[in-house]
Amino acid sequence: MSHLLPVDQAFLERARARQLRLTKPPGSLGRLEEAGVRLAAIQRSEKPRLGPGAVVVAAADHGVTAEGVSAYPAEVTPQMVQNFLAGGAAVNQIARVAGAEVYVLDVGVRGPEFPAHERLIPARVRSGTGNLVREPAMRPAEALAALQAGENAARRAVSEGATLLAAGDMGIGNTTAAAALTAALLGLLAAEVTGRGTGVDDAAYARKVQVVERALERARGELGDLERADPLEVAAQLGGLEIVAAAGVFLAGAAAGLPVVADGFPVTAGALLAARLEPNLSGYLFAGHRSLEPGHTRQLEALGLEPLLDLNLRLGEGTGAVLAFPVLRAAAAVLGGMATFDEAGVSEG
Ligand SMILES: Cc1cc2ncn([C@H]3O[C@H](COP(=O)(O)O)[C@@H](O)[C@H]3O)c2cc1C
Ligand SMILES: O=C(O)c1cccnc1
Repeated sequence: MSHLLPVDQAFLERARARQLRLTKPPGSLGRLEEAGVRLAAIQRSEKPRLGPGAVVVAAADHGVTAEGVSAYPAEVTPQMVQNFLAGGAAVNQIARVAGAEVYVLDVGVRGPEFPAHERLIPARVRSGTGNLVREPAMRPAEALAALQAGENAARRAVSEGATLLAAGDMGIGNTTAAAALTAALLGLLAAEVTGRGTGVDDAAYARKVQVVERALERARGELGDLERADPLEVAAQLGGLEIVAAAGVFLAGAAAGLPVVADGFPVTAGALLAARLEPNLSGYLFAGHRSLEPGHTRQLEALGLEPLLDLNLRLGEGTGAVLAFPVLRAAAAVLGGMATFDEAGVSEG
């Protein structure tokens, strides 16, 4: 883990001053303006520019699926990995129109290894997590390895030309792990952060809340106060591998000086973990969208982020993050490319 420098405060202020001189009423471009200012601070330039993007879709399986907490069977995880590689998933189509490369990081899918593929990054730490109700999801050393797998994937995306970076997730059962980790890191109750994920019915939802409660109780037995415990140890207790890998994507992307974009509930659990490990991440991190998962709003509040989009998505894969790439490019283009009142000879109010 590298130490992350804070974004440049002086550029933040210079960019704010420039926003005020551009040919528009001050504030009239709303959150695009603040996004542009933050991009300026990240890039240390009053005229930020964004080119190609990338999303690292981290995939892994979850032992907790044995508790009946998802509306879909666990075999969907490897099937969707194949679908990502074949270009048939939602994130592939959205990434294509949003100017983003899709990398698939296998950090812990169960089953046979996937055949080699240009965009597949094979880095299995273990074959799915343990069932978090009964046992730790993984060992702390495995959590560290998952974090490093995410960091390495981000470095590859940057070396291949990414100028902004998102993380995505694929892992049946991962909204249960995300709920447990979010409740643990933020000191919230299971019922406050547990949603319906892929669309579980009332009986499965009730079971899911109980599973999260029991997992939190078990983890507390191991680590004591979960809000104060080592965040990576909390993540090892509650998982999942792809959530921890997403944290690594954010940390390495920010360390490389890129804006990094969070997606929905599982990926933003990774962002929370990353921000706990490295508080300076906050300057580099954007929220692509607001997911319908109720716990996502709690995560965004804790991170102090307003989402760029709010489209009633509840899919994951990085879809909501990648959708926000054009918005961020527009924010950069406005600040970098608009004329000032002086330059354009437009009268000020
Ligand atoms: C076909 C399909 C494609 C998906 N793409 C993302 N997810 C999303 O749903 C899963 C989490 O929900 P739960 O906790 O309820 O299992 C994750 O794999 C997540 O990425 C999908 C789910 C399905 C079924
Ligand atoms: O918020 C998300 O990204 C999400 C919601 C449901 C299932 N998977 C992901």
